Amino acid sequence: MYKLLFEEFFLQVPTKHANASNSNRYYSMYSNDGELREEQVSKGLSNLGLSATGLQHTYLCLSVPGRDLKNVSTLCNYIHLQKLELPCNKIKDLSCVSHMPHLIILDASHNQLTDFFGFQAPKNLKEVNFSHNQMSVMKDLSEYSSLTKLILDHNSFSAIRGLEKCERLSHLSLAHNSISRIRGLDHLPLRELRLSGNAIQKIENLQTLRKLQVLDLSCNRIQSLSGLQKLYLLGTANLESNLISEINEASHLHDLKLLRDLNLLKNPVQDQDDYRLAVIFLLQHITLLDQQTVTAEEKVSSVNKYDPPLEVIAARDHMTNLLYQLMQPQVIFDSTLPSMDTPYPMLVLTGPQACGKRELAHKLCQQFSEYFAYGACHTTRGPYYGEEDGLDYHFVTEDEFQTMIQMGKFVQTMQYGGHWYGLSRESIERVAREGLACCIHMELEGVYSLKNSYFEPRYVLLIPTAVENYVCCLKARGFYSNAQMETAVSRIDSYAKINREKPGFFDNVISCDDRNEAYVTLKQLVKEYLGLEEPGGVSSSITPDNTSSNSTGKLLAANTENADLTDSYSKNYQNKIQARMTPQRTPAETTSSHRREQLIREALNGKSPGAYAELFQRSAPTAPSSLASHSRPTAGPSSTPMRPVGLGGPELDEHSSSEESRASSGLSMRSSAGVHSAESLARGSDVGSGLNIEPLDMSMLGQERDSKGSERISPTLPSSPGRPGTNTKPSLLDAQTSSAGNPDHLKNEWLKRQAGLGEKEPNMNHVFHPETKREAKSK
Ligand SMILES: Nc1ncnc2c1ncn2[C@@H]1O[C@H](COP(=O)(O)OP(=O)(O)OP(=O)(O)O)[C@@H](O)[C@H]1O
Repeated sequence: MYKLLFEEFFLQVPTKHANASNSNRYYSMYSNDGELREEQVSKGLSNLGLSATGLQHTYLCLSVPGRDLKNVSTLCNYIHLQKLELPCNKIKDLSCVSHMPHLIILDASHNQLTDFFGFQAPKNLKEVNFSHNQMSVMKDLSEYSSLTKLILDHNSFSAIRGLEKCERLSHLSLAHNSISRIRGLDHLPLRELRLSGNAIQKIENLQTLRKLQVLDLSCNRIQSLSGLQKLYLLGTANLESNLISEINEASHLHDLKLLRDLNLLKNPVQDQDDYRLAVIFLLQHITLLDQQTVTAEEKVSSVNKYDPPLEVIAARDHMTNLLYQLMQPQVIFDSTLPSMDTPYPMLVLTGPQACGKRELAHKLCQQFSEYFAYGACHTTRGPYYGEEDGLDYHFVTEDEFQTMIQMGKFVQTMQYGGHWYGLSRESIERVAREGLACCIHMELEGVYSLKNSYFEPRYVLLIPTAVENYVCCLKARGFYSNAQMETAVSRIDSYAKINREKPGFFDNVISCDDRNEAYVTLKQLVKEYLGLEEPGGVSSSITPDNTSSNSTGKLLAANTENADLTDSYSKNYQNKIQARMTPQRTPAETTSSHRREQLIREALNGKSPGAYAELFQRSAPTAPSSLASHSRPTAGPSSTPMRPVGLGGPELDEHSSSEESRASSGLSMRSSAGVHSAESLARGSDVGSGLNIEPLDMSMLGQERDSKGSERISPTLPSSPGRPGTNTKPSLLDAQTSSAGNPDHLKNEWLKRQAGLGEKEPNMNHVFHPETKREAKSK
């Protein structure tokens, strides 16, 4: 209806450009002197039905746009007017409005008014548009308490004033004036404020505008976004064409959770590298940046770039170290290579900084020096008082550390507190060569990274449960800054969260509130690992969620019940348990498994293993170690020694298999173990050729998640004679030379040894068993 009436009105009041016949027809209504005549008014009047705020209003309206009117004093007689539209005329005096006590809406834009509200206030005046006039001074509008919308663009105002009592003003536009400071707006209920095209240098005095939703400050001289922090309802901020040069300025908007649309176009900050990703990272909730939709990909990229999840950090770290390792001529670290039956035994103490893990690691290595030795990491931080080079850490310079990275020396690295830390392969190997298990400590990122490698350590989490105690410990050390302490405290939650959300991620959790108690618990745990004590004694350790037993000892005991322990050669033990515990295989899993079996059979039959050459020479899991047991091939073929590469025969289905392997590893890389194998082959190395082909597929990953708990139940296999941590390098050779293709031989061999130790049954805890070591040494 409004539209119809409006159109009807405009038909009656032709514009300057209307055709001649129309002009002639209506010309008599307008005077040459710009005076509005009675008959014109009566023609221009209308009743407009407007739907405002859901209610039906009927305004008595007069609209006379673009008529070059100068004198509108006739309107003094129209006291009932509610809406008056006189845009695009030449009006200088609007005093007639004083006679319109019912006026609600006034549009006098594009005129020649100099006097700001030069009339007596209509009591209910709500909306006023004085844009494009010649006003320069705002005056007190106390009497206009009903005003909700005021548009004063394109005038010559240099200061905002007189609005204090406009308690209902929700829209204010003062664009393109000469305003240099934002003030006079305190506590106004503004929802929309437009101040573009002024001379504003600083965002100030806006903090009380708690209802502000739209802010336009474009085309000013603003250098900082400070001042917007508390506008919690802000949804749109236009700061185009200003002088903002720092990306960090966006952090002032960080708490504005409703901000969706930010425009920083034509600011110097746009020239900064990665400007867009950085801003998107800082303001994860925005959906429109610089008038372009923020995509989900951009959001993910920004997080991966600026605050990558631990998995991403670890994957990158692993890839880096692996890549550099691949690029270097390799040394064969034969003592720590994954053996046929068990991985090299390692114990990792993890937990937030200064939770006591280093101290406990040292203590443990001292007390159990027959079994463990401390694996010193490298670091670029300087030694604290009392620390010894080579004992606590290998202290190196930044350059040396970087060189080591590039030499492919590290299994994993991480940056913590501005320093680099790294576990070198040589550190582990040094311990392994002694026939000892390696005990190390590291932060969470290190654990993630290590899980990507072929090492399969035991992870014991030491976690502070009484934060105050922990803070006291940090303070007592006396070498941490407040920021460092805050970081350390904040990381407790990360550990706790992972323990909660990823059952089995840590093998054990021990409260470290009391160091002595923690050590007693740890000691107990280790004794159980070593088989020196009956399992079940560890009562004070916090059992990781979702494990039904309350100590690793129990877990291990549980394993032995199910194991077919006479089969010493059987690294398939885990698979068997796994098979029993896994409800049903998906078709994809079955196909994948068949394919792997087929590959192995083909290789056994003398067909060329092609791209899998290295893998066939030595086990090479390409996925996080926690997945390993799932992905081990099934019993028969996998445990049979393979023929070396290059025996001829038909090619394998490399394509499908390598695709599968890549997809499943998620890293598109081979394990470093493969490198050793290739190298050893090239040199005609006599190192054993244990089989452990472990391509994975995605379905396996899914299964891993589902059955993690059960998988962790049997993390340790009976120790093979070839396990390096028990000085078994010679045995590894035995395995290849004397017992290749003869599993029974190995089985018997192993049983003999077990019997020699006085054990009726093979001990699952054999990984750290003293007798194995002694026996191995005596060999
Ligand atoms: N290679 C590594 N990878 C990951 N984290 C590591 C590594 N080496 C050391 N860390 C960890 O880095 C953190 C800082 O080590 P640093 O030795 O400077 O701290 P600290 O105050 O002595 O802590 P703590 O007493 O827990 O060892 C520690 O939590 C430590 O365990």
